[in-house]
Amino acid sequence: MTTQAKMAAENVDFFYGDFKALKDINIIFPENRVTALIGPSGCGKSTFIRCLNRMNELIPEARLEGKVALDGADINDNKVDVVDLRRRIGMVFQKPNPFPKAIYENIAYAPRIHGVAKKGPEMDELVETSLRKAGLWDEVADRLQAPATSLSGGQQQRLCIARALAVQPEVLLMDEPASALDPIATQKIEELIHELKEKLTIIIVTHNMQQAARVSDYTAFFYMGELVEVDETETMFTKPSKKQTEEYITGRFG
Ligand SMILES: Nc1ncnc2c1ncn2[C@@H]1O[C@H](COP(=O)(O)OP(=O)(O)OP(=O)(O)O)[C@@H](O)[C@H]1O
Repeated sequence: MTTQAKMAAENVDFFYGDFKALKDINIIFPENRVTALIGPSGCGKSTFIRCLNRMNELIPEARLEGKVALDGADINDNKVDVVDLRRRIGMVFQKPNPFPKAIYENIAYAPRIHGVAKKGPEMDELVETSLRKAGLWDEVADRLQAPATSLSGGQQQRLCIARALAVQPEVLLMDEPASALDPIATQKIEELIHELKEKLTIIIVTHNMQQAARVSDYTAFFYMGELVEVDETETMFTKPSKKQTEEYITGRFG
């Protein structure tokens, strides 16, 4: 296993109009590792994770300064094809958002558009593999044509993960992926994160400190738009170097 930097942010500032939501963020995301982004509500976690696949550029008057790199290359460069970028950097959101279509079609749609697999047996196999990787195959194998909305919330979230995996991303961004789920469904997502990091680099926003401690190798603590501290998760939770981090993880504020 390598610990090369898969992604990095260098001197990143982010503005919503005049409001500076991120201030000089510098961080690297090692390959095949899970990095958790934690911090109190409004500190900029979601804003930051959305900078990592250019999701923020759809917001009028929003502006990024600095560099966000994937394998060393600036993702905001004019030459970068944003559709291809989002294939390489998948994203899963807080609320499961399957397409209002059949389970099979949820997985097959993007690979078809990106030309990853042809219709027929090749696509069938990709759908099955993606669902297996997301730990959902056994629960849906006999109802692939049922609407995705007929699944439970936890199943829908694993379907969204399968959908992201179907186009073979290199990085998976997860913005509070389990916050709408019950403890059992949450545990399944956490187990999945452990398995997926063998092949992927994962960056996860979570409000849940125990979850950050369980799933991540590295933890980054944000506060009021600044990255206060980033370190190995074990160090962050046992002997953080900044007082603010300690106060937050021990529940004294936030
Ligand atoms: N579209 C937007 N336009 C203007 N300001 C925004 C927008 N989105 C977020 N903000 C502001 O940017 C700051 C950071 O918000 P962000 O959603 O990134 O925080 P967060 O840490 O993810 O919070 P939470 O944990 O509550 O989701 C907040 O002050 C928020 O009000």
